Amino acid sequence: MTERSETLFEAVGGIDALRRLSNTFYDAVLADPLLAPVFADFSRTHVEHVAVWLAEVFGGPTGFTDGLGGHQSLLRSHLGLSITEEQRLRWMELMTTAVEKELPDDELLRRRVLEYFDWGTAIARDVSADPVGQDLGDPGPTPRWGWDGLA
Ligand code: HEM
Repeated sequence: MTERSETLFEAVGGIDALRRLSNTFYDAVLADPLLAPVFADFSRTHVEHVAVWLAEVFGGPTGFTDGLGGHQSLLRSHLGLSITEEQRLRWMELMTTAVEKELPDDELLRRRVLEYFDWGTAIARDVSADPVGQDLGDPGPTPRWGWDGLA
């Protein structure tokens, strides 16, 4: 067990840090030849929605569940995208660079955050193989990620 009392949300620097992370990451995604076509319908609200999702996952405010459709809606956003493993790995590579640029120089914190992304991108890839409109059932509440991984 890790003996750190603050949440990952607090440790990364709160919503402002997550907004910076999301911004830096999507700038890189949209400039990347392998990923840009996947994000053809991208809008800037995406950057904010991802920051709000991450805040909730990392133990901060529950804005995604309260106002953006929660876990079910997050999963539904990825239906039909047919994400390949090559695309998932590039996503991870660009996110690793963004984490190194935007998050505090704290090795354990960065490792936990990247472990969440590794876990989450595998789920996104899985769901993306199902067609748009697929009934996902009840996926349960938004997952929480802490100093010991999935809570
Ligand atoms: C932990 C991993 C991931 C998280 C937390 C995440 C988060 C999100 C969120 C919150 C949305 C909804 C955005 C909105 O409401 O505007 C979304 C949509 C989307 N995601 Fe992900 N995602 C992840 C992995 C991936 C991967 C691996 C890919 C592709 C390589 C991907 C591609 C997309 C696309 C194309 C959309 C729809 C974009 C749009 O048109 O707005 N995501 N994602």
